[in-house]
Amino acid sequence: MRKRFLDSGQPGWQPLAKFRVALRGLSGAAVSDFSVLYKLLISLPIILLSLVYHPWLDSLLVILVTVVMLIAELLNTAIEALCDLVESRYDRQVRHIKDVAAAAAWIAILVWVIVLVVAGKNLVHHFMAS
Ligand SMILES: Nc1ncnc2c1ncn2[C@@H]1O[C@H](COP(=O)(O)OP(=O)(O)OP(=O)(O)O)[C@@H](O)[C@H]1O
Repeated sequence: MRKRFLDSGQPGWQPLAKFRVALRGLSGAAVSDFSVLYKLLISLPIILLSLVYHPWLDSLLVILVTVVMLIAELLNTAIEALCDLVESRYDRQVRHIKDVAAAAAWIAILVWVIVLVVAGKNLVHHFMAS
């Protein structure tokens, strides 16, 4: 989209182009960053089983924490890459920036783990009872 004040970008609204860019970012991060891929692979079966066997609100919670974890991981990866691009040598400020981004990602991961463990436990109870 054209940025009027910066006098840059392309004119017009191109939602398809935006979607392609986002998909490229997502697939790039998922393929190159194994820590993102394996978390998605763990989430997927639990989301599907929750949708079938749990009330929809419980399933929605599992989806929500997975999405929050994914967003935090992607932003952390982007910030790390930007830092490395600007300064590849040791730098105290880069260290602080990366640590803050990593902390945000770890908070999201911690909540994701807690919710997935509870959802997984509920599924095991459900199958044992039936
Ligand atoms: N250029 C740098 N200057 C100072 N400290 C750095 C620098 N690069 C990395 N660090 C320190 O190392 C930590 C890990 O950074 P790194 O970029 O290696 O992330 P990573 O281990 O690849 O993380 P992830 O597994 O999330 O991708 C940072 O949180 C920071 O404390």
